[in-house]
Amino acid sequence: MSSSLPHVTHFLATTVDAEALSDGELSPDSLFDEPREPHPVPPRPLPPGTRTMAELANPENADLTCPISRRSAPPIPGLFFDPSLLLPADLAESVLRSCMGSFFAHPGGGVNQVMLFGRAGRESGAFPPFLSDLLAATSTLLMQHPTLPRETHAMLFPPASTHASCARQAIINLYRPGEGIAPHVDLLRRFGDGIVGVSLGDGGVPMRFARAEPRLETGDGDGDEYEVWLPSRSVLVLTREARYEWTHGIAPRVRDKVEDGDGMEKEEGGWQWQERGVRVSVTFRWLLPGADIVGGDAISDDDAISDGDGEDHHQMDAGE
Ligand SMILES: O=C(O)CCC(=O)C(=O)O
Ligand SMILES: [Fe+2]
Repeated sequence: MSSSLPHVTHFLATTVDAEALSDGELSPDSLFDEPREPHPVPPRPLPPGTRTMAELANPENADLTCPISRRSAPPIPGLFFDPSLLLPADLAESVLRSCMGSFFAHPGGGVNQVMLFGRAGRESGAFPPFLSDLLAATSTLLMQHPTLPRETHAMLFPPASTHASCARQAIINLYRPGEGIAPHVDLLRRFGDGIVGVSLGDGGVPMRFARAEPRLETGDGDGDEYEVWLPSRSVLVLTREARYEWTHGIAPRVRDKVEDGDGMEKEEGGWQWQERGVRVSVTFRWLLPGADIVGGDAISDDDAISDGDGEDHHQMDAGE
């Protein structure tokens, strides 16, 4: 099987839909009217999971609407995140270096997302050793998680003998300052329950969680959205409600407002600006049965667009 590298997936966060303006509205030669100002056209909503890029020329716009990220886990059932539980610094540093060198070595190449596939418990045959090491270290770290149930840990990291046929995907995303990913629920028909996200790189980013369908009964939107600061070396787990009923995304910004903490005196409502650095995330998720067959009828790209999955549907087989 031949391998293909993912293509460029950068999009501007705001776009003007030139096709929506008819010639008559734009042309001063129109037979019917004086020349008119073109109607303002609202930006077209981005497909879920689209990798986005801020308008770097005007970061102040993003500053005005920037929410304050919290440093603690949000109360979303099925979401497990402890910001004080961090991967060892030397391992994180070496995995980051290997990701940059193996996948993102050409700065002008435009690649910002790579996918690899392996069989549960036998990832070492398919993933490069540094990703197998990361997976093993993540499993060890999550054993110390204060609230992650034992069964959930076993579901995320089964022994080779029990889940020999399950396929695991690793998706590696590179974010330069100003880049993000549009809110999405990972593709429902392609991926199973249990998503593990590792943050690597300089600083951190805020991840925004929002109910995929806001509750009608409360109306005030309270508790429907959370902006959560993901520090480098932290690990996030999404299961059940958090995986299926909430979107996650990262706003395309060059800096973020982050709640005071991390050794600094914490005041009520206190926050600091944090400049974004280069971030690499590694997300491990289960492929549903049949979803590892590429090019058949099992999964069409239409499914991908309607469900959203945070990827651009190009893949690279790790075994080749
Ligand atoms: O970068 C991240 O942490 C999230 C990536 C993601 O949500 C995805 O690829 O589906
Ligand atoms: Fe995602």
